[in-house]
Amino acid sequence: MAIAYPHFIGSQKSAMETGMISSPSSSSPSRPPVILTQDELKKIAAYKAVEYVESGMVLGLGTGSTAKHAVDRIGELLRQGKLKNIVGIPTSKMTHEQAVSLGIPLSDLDSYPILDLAIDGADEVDPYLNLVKGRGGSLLREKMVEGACKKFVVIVDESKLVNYLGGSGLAMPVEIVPFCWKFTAQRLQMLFEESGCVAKLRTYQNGEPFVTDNMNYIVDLYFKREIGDLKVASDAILRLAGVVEHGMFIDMATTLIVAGECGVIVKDKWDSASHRSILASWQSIDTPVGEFEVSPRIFCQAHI
Ligand SMILES: O=C[C@H](O)[C@H](O)[C@H](O)COP(=O)(O)O
Repeated sequence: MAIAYPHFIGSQKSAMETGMISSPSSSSPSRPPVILTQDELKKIAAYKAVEYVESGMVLGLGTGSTAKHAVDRIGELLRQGKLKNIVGIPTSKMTHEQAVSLGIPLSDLDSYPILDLAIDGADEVDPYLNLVKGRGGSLLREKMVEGACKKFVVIVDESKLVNYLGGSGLAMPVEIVPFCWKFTAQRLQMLFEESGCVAKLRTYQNGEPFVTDNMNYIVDLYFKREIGDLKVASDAILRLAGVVEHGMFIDMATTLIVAGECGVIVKDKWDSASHRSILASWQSIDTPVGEFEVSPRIFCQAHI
């Protein structure tokens, strides 16, 4: 279901306060449409997701530029007294710091092994709501926290939609132990030889290895072709000694919120009608690996 912009964010007042839409009185049919930046789209999806949050919930707090908006919004609603008794479980040190700065009460999985809801971004989303996550390096904690949630809401702008995982041509991250990382990277690459996989150690600009919150390294996998059955691929990766976790989140998301040029689309995992329409819009786009981009026009037509 597509929701047109003037109706989607918590309250119209707050949307106008953030400057993302024009006021109803100032809009007219001849007025050109508002052009939103990618960050504004992320914020829109994030605010929509926070509508699922209720007082008393234990919440998984995601990591990244999209999830950051959701955490900000939760902090704002707590400050305004519109939300109460929230407990946040952060998925990274960065989100932990952000939540502390906003006064969000925090805990961990040891104390709260079952969460009501998690909200997080993603790097890729396929038509079945399988995800690639971890381009920001937080995939392990995200997978632990989001795997313990009753409901996992994924928030993205439309640039994250792909026909199949790996389809963006960008990184599919794997967290590995630093010990003999070249050996592990080579074995990962060999696993996906048929998909034209290239495995690269993630580094900082100075060439030093990127180190995760868990003191591990990340090997990014780049595919030229589809990797086939995701569960088979997942099992094969996890069987390699040296691998800690990978960034494919298979069958974990329960709801997807996509903000695009035409509005916000909310899709539940088991909503078959919406699934068919999203699938149709995804499959109607024939673009090569690495150049995938959802056409807003096709996307909108499929959801009106
Ligand atoms: O490690 C990072 C996380 O998986 C992020 O949720 C993911 O990379 C999406 O980040 P962003 O919202 O900044 O695109």
